[in-house]
Amino acid sequence: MAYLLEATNIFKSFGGLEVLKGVNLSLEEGKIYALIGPNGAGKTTLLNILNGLEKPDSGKIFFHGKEITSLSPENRAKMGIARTFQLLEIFTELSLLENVMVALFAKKPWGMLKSLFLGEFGNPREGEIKSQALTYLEEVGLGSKAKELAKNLPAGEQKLLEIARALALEPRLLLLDEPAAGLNHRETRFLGEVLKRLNEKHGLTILLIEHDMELVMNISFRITVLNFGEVLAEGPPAEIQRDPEVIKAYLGEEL
Ligand SMILES: Nc1ncnc2c1ncn2[C@@H]1O[C@H](COP(=O)(O)OP(=O)(O)OP(=O)(O)O)[C@@H](O)[C@H]1O
Repeated sequence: MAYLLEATNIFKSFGGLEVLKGVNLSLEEGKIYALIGPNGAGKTTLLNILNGLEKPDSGKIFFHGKEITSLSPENRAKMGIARTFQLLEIFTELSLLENVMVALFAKKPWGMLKSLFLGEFGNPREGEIKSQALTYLEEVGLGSKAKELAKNLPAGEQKLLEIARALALEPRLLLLDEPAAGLNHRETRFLGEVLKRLNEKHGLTILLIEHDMELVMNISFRITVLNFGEVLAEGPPAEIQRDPEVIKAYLGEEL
């Protein structure tokens, strides 16, 4: 089986603390995966290692069969690995459209700074960028709010805006760190629908860290459970939900 992403035998320590102890992860293209586990299990560290923000002490990462272990986050982004963070990374004083346009300018050869210095009419492709940005907003259900300021959006829609900005990179793999944190039930359901649609319509591969079990169980193809830096279990939602080890370590008695 050729995987879109493969991480093999990943080890990582901070000081004397072993945070990842030989983790393996394989993602097929076009599927949604979840990474779950108790606080401090190493989930964010693993995501950081996959997108290049952290380097593993040992172990290798392959994207499309090519080793990317020593590539920078920028080079991984160019190859198609996009990432959102636990804390929002949006420009609150800009409109939704401008937020996505900045992401689009940033990846174009002329660069964002040049565009800003040249002003609104300095870039011959301004109109094209605008309409592309609008398409990404529509993909996450925010097309009708393009002109609003990001700071005026409710939490759920700010999360969706962050995803629209990540889509501007035209990723093949989208890494999401707790996208449902701070969202209410209705917002979380909508987020799930958006992620499913992106996956089904564009074949986008998604790996999300998430504590909201309803979302995880509803949208995931397979789930990896991390516990104390090791993979405790890996499998489809129905299997994970009834795994006695997982229930003991993480899910508790309610499932
Ligand atoms: N840069 C760092 N320096 C030192 N320790 C770190 C660093 N990053 C993470 N850690 C430690 O590594 C452990 C794992 O953290 P990590 O954020 O990966 O866990 P997590 O599973 O994502 O937790 P949560 O669900 O709370 O976000 C924690 O004990 C954390 O304090």
